[in-house]
Amino acid sequence: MQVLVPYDVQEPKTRLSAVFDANQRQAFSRVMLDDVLRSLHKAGHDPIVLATAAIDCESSVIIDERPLTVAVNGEIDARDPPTGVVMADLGLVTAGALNRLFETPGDVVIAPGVGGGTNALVVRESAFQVDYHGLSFRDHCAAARQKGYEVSVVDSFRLAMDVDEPDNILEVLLHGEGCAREWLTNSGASVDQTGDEPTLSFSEELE
Ligand SMILES: Nc1nc2c(ncn2[C@@H]2O[C@H](COP(=O)(O)OP(=O)(O)OP(=O)(O)O)[C@@H](O)[C@H]2O)c(=O)[nH]1
Ligand SMILES: C[C@H](OP(=O)(O)O)C(=O)O
Repeated sequence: MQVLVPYDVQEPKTRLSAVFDANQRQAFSRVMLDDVLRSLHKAGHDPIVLATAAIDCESSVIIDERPLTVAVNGEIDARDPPTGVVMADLGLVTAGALNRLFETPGDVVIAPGVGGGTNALVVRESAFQVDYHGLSFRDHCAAARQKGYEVSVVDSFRLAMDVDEPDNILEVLLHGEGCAREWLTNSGASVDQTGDEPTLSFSEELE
């Protein structure tokens, strides 16, 4: 299956501005992309990065400066189904979780994200169009059903966690298995266990 990985090169992860500066957000975003690509390779796929600008990468890269939804729909239209779309910010992703997604039957298979987004998709009917942002999970289910397509939802903790907000970083520190976790640790992030609940903490010397 051809799998696309959308990737914003220039100004990624703006919702992490409270904890990381622009250079750190670019670096963190890149290390998460590399984790996703590594997991896709391990799952037996040869992904294409759908990037907003050129990047140095061992995987194939298509550059499309258009907004996310337009760029992804352009690629779904341009190729024979099935097409997979896996976001680059899945900090807990594993090959096993991706295999479960790809092996799930259905015209449109969706792995929802916490907060209501769509973290990964398999489109087996090329007339299906994505519409990202907002509550895209609900929107994608409704749009697919309206066309009479069979929708499958993949219930996966590892695919549901996209790293958008600082709180999500805690989950990568707790459960991550890739280089993103190591990058966070090297950047001074850690789990503070002194209170009733674990919280995210940053060591100032390392920042
Ligand atoms: N090709 C492409 N990918 C995008 C674009 N915007 C976001 N992405 C990617 O789509 C996925 C989901 O992105 P979001 O979480 O919505 O946005 P983000 O830029 O990562 O983070 P925020 O700035 O905090 O919204 C990530 O893999 C992004 O790298 C875009 O305009 N074009
Ligand atoms: C792209 C968008 O991502 P989020 O804003 O939920 O991270 C979505 O999944 O619709």
